[in-house]
Amino acid sequence: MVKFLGQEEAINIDQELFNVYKFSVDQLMELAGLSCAVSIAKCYPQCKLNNNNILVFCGPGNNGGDGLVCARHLKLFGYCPSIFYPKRTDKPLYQNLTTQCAAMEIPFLTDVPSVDTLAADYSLLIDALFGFSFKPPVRPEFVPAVEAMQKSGVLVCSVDIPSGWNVEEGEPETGGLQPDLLISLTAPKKCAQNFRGSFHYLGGRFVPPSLAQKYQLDLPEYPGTEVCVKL
Ligand SMILES: NC(=O)C1=CN([C@@H]2O[C@H](COP(=O)(O)OP(=O)(O)OC[C@H]3O[C@@H](n4cnc5c(N)ncnc54)[C@H](O)[C@@H]3O)[C@@H](O)[C@H]2O)[C@@H](O)CC1
Ligand SMILES: [K+]
Repeated sequence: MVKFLGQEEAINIDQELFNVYKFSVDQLMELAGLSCAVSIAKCYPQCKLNNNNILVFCGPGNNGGDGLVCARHLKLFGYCPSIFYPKRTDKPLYQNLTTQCAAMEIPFLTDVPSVDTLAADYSLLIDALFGFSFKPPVRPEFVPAVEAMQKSGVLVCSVDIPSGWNVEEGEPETGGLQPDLLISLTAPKKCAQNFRGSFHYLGGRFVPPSLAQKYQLDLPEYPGTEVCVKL
């Protein structure tokens, strides 16, 4: 049985990957974002969607960075992603990811579309707003984005954590996002035990065995050369 991580443990593993194993954020983000795009393509092949349009909601931290990488790979896979990225981080990594997406002719939206527009124009919404560093409640500036995803009725795919959920306890008492697909990265977080959607995937196939052993992650075996595995 795979281990479900608490918030502090997830942060410690993250820090150890960077500080002890000397990975760069770019490296892990590329693999994380790729595993998200592959999981999405496995769950929602283009032939099964009404249209190819996907809106990727990107937050200010690394979860948002995963979203930018994911959008780029979705485009390469033949989908038509657009990106809503309201609070941009002024660091070269994020600037580069943004430039790459723009150069791939992925549109950046300046406003959250209305619930009706989302429902009419998009087949999937990718929730890359907040990951394991999120502290509830959602700050007011992001409430419209979370509510739009929630109220549109469009299928939502959450990257690592359903945004707005407490990393350990799960959805807020007042109700939260109910993604259809959850892609846990590195290892699932405790809140994933409350996930009730259709598909739960694990991605981020970059954990060195010695680190997995130290934290007793009990990760499932990834089949062959796959970058993600269904839980
Ligand atoms: N080692 C790992 O496990 C890896 C993690 N990655 C990703 O990195 C994520 C963690 O990234 P970060 O630590 O940068 O943090 P997050 O992306 O989880 O969120 C931090 C950002 O959200 C903001 N925020 C926090 N609480 C908020 C609230 N209540 N309302 C509005 N904004 C809020 C913070 O100000 C900060 O800008 C993971 O969930 C995963 O998606 C991957 O990129 C690569 C590898
Ligand atoms: K998320």
